[in-house]
Amino acid sequence: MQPYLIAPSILSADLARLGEEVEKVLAAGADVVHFDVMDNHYVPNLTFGPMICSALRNYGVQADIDVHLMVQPVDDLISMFADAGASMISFHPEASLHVDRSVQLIHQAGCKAGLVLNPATPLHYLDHMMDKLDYVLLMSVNPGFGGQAFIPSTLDKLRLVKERIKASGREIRLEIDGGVKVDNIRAIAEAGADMFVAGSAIFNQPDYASVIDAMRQELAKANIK
Ligand SMILES: O=C(CO)[C@@H](O)[C@H](O)COP(=O)(O)O
Repeated sequence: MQPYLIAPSILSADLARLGEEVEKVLAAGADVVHFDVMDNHYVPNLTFGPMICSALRNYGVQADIDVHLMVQPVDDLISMFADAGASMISFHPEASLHVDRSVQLIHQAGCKAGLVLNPATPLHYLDHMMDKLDYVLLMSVNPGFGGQAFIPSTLDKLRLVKERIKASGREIRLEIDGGVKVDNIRAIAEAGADMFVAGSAIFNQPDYASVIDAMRQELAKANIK
């Protein structure tokens, strides 16, 4: 498993030039494309559907596309995003009536499956699921918008989830999303995260490569136990 993955959130990209933006951020050293799906129901905002995902594939994007479903209900969109080229699909367990079934649907569609926990969502949603998940995504802001500040208590939550991952004996990625910047990414990695979603920190700067390089330099200094 590659030690650290950087996943720019296209929510903060120039959406009038989405294909070029994704191409540019991948050329700048990003590993994965983070694709935020908002339905104006589960979260108070509205973003991209499967057609945009397949448009990126048709444009030539070959990197993994990490689809974060902020939607309710969940299941109908799983096969649509898998068909559109998603590589990873995550959802919020409290938004699904049958969490295990939703995870099964993601796997049957050939994608990696993740559960997403909001800042106040308890960890018990991971009970009985650690043997099935490919990743856990912790939100370090309340979902719905880019550009919010990292909620510091997420660091403790990361440590607790990392313990659960170690106890599972499986390779499960621990992804973090919200307010990730050059100046906090090292502490976030030291708390246990190994996949970092960053929207405004990357797309609000003119030189994406210099931000991603600076993040990697910080990650190289992380003291991991
Ligand atoms: O899912 C979300 C917000 O709901 C995130 O992916 C944001 O897009 C991250 O943006 P920044 O906090 O990095 O600007």
